[in-house]
Amino acid sequence: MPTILGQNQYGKAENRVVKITRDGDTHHIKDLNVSVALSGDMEDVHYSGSNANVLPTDTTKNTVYAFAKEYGIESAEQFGIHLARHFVTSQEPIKIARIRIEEYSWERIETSEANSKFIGSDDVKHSFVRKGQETRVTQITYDGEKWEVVSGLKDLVVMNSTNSEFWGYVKDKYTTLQEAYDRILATQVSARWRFNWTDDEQKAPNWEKSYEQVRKHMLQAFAETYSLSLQQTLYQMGSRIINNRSEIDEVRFSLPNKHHFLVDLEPFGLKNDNEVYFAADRPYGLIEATVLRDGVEPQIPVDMTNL
Ligand SMILES: O=c1[nH]c(=O)c2[nH]c(=O)[nH]c2[nH]1
Repeated sequence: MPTILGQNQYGKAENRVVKITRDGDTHHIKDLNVSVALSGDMEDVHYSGSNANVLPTDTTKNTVYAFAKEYGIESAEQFGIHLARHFVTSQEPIKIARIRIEEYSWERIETSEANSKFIGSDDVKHSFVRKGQETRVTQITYDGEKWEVVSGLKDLVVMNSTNSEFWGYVKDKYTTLQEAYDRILATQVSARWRFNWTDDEQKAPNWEKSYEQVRKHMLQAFAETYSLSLQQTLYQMGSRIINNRSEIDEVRFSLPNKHHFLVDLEPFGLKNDNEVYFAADRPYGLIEATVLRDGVEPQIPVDMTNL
């Protein structure tokens, strides 16, 4: 045969599942976008068209919805673990399951004073506004023995309006950039972090708490670093996470430098005293790097943060 089958996987992508948990009249929302990718003994379906080993993608979709009811959604990670385990342990031909989940968060709408007196609370118990900030993401991979959990976030936009400089760089005949001693530093964080947990389910991390803490350390490092480059800030953000969260061994960032250029107001006889900027959307510098616990092998793929 002149050709052979290489890496392959299949499943249902982007299953949108919303789970409402009703705690009396106080409701809780989990809003996920779940993608299932299965691989294993799938030569026959590709070579001959025999579907004998193929669990339909339609079934994988149904499983996502049924599991939302049967197990609930404690966290995106826990939900992904249930699904991955199910596919690998219930279907002999399936050797590896990879579950990717995006999570959209919702917060309660604050009620008006009059209504608050009426219902005896500051929050409407069943009304939510979608948080316009980041999207939380996770990827769970299971091969029947070991787990790999890589979680993260995307589209978290942050800005420092001072404490950022950029100077002392290489200058060749094409360099026009002026050195900056007080600039705006802004980026849209895409980050992925890998948990060192791989087997004992009793010892799995507290996924919800871990996420909140990682996010907090990352934001604090961004705010508290006096920056000489976005590269330096990135490294600080990563090492703050590794140093504070023992459950995480590796963090990878993709940070677009959202340039803010001072506008020349001289034509109008005005002085721009670091006040008026043009926020450019493209092109942007793109700063990407992995920060690792010393002695650990990197495993997060280079392009994963662009997913
Ligand atoms: O933080 C920065 N890093 C760079 O590598 C770079 N290059 C550039 O033009 N501006 C910046 N800013």
